[in-house]
Amino acid sequence: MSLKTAQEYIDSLRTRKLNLYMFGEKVDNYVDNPIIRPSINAMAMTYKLAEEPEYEDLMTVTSSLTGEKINRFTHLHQSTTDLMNKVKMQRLLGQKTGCCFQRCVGMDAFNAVFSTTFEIDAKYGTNYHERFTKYLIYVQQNDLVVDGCMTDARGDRSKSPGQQPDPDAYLRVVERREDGIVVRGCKLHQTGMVNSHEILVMPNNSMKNDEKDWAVCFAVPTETPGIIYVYGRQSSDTRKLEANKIDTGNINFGGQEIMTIFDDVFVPWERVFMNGETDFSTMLVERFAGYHRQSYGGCKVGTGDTLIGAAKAITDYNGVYKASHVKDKIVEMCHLNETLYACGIACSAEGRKTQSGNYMIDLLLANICKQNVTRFPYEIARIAQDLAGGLLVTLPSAEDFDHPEIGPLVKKYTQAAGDNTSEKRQRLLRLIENITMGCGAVAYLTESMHGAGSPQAQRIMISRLVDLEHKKELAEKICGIQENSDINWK
Ligand SMILES: Cc1cc2nc3c(=O)[nH]c(=O)nc-3n(C[C@H](O)[C@H](O)[C@H](O)COP(=O)(O)OP(=O)(O)OC[C@H]3O[C@@H](n4cnc5c(N)ncnc54)[C@H](O)[C@@H]3O)c2cc1C
Repeated sequence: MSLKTAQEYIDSLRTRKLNLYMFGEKVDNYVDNPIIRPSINAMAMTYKLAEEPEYEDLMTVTSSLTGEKINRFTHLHQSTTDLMNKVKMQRLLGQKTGCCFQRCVGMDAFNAVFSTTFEIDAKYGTNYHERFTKYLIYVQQNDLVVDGCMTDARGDRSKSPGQQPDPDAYLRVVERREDGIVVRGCKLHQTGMVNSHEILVMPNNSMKNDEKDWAVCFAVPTETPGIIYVYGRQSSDTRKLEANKIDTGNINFGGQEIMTIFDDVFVPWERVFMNGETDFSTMLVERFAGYHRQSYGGCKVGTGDTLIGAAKAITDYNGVYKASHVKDKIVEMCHLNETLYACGIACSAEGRKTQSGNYMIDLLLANICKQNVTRFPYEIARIAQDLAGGLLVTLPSAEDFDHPEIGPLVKKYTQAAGDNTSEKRQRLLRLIENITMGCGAVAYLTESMHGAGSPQAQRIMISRLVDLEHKKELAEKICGIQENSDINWK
């Protein structure tokens, strides 16, 4: 068994029988569906780049479990260099696709589940870690995509899982059998779910002692009976159905989020990695969220690179790039984007070994990274819209550009600086539209806000992790409230 090619990955999806719905209808051949295909193309890029010698060091790595060459997306990070390479890989993929390429959640879940199961076993004498390690070897050897599945429906946010009027608001165990468990619930917003071979489910919250049924972690193939997938709509998604693809902005690539309903799904014991250990659900959630908050310092930066490039290009075609305020705005976009990257690299460089042996990012810095991600892409998008001009939202359709009678006139009046700028402007404006308010904005903006936890979730972590008493002591020593024992000279 070896690394899959991009073609082998796409072919591996064709044989899968999924209970998938979109626009109120069952979808059978989802691989060739024009709404879905761009998201499969984006995922395929994680395989394609691993085939290329130029990116071998970034995209592939030696497995710590088998010694074989594997895709980095299935890797357990073995050093701070691995953590930094993860961020660099994500930036590269954001640059190549201009959208969410969907494979990060699984990678972040592997690393969180690996270290958490080790610590559960150390406390309770369970064998979750061995089960999970076997599972991960299977994933690595078959170069699979695994959906990292955390966010529950959650009903009333002010109530914990056990207090919800509908106990299924959080996914839970409804039956424990000799051969396994049966689970029920719904995981919302699942990125790349139907492009995945497997699902790795984790609890969404801290759990109280009596909430054992909700403290569950397991893996199942996406084809497992009882799972229903409902495709999430994205803004302007039906443009993908049009013959002329220019109005999609991102011609080949896109993201995907799926409502995933577990309607009494059986999970065999060898695929169960947590079963009622409520005191470890916080650890698992925080570790997964920490890795995922690091991820955004890579993937969003890569998409940011494409948006900055589009902004630069449109100012060239509009003939305004030489204006000092235009250059300065592009510098500001770069400053914000590189700050996010710096945060992603910093939380990686400050990473530490876990008890299980894999490496964990610095949690405080990862939360700072994600907190900035909830803001800076919005500012970068605002500047891109400033520089693009009003045609961004008033441009006629691609069909009007192609029309035998009005087409030449539409082209004449959308020329800017120099000849042949009409179609270039059309394409760039559509790309900026895609990333700042169309399909791409789902990942570049709203996912930057809520993915891996809404802004307040990071602020709670920051307040927990920052040592304010230490900072107070520093100040009190400097101004003489406390004796400064550092000074031992006369
Ligand atoms: C594009 C996208 C992709 C995603 N991909 C995945 C994925 O692949 N896997 C996955 O598991 N999840 C995924 N998510 C889910 C993401 O982690 C959640 O959206 C996030 O955790 C926020 O949860 P929520 O959407 O339920 O918002 P809410 O929790 O409802 O938050 C909305 C607002 O309410 C506030 N709030 C929430 N609870 C409380 C409370 N108790 N008291 C006071 N205020 C509160 C929040 O601070 C926020 O301001 C994705 C989300 C998006 C948008």
